[in-house]
Amino acid sequence: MMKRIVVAVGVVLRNHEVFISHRDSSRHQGGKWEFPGGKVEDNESVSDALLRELKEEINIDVISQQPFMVIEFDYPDKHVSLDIHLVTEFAGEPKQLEGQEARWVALQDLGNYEFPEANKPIVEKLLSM
Ligand SMILES: Nc1nc2c([nH]c(=O)n2[C@@H]2O[C@H](COP(=O)(O)OP(=O)(O)OP(=O)(O)O)[C@@H](O)[C@H]2O)c(=O)[nH]1
Ligand SMILES: [Mg+2]
Repeated sequence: MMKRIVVAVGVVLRNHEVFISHRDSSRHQGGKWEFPGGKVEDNESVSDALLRELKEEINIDVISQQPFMVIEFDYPDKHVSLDIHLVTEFAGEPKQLEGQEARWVALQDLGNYEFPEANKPIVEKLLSM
């Protein structure tokens, strides 16, 4: 059976900009840009996973977040369920802690970045805001 994973994803917003990271080419869907986040562990809620992953990956403490959309997507090797949240208030300055390149990007420029295929509807919805 194909692997199925639930992923908590954060769209970190400030002044019409969003914080994105470059995925190492060694990783699944590598070489593309991504929103910070990661797998929801057993016995963990999606919002707990979101808080944990954003602390681990970009060193922020989430203060407020709202559900944005859920995307089910089949990659050839795995099925992902992306549970995406808008992070509109946070403490600390986002900084990539895993050595990847990261940057703030204006929402209207998101179309210039290559994201994993599953992210298409996220980028479209953000561009329409
Ligand atoms: N973080 C993140 N993952 C995404 C995005 N889009 C997308 O398809 N994914 C997929 O979601 C899956 C899980 O994300 P992840 O690799 O960040 O998981 P993780 O932080 O727990 O890391 P790990 O793989 O080292 O355990 C990957 O297969 C990745 O390809 C995105 O925008 N952000
Ligand atoms: Mg991750």
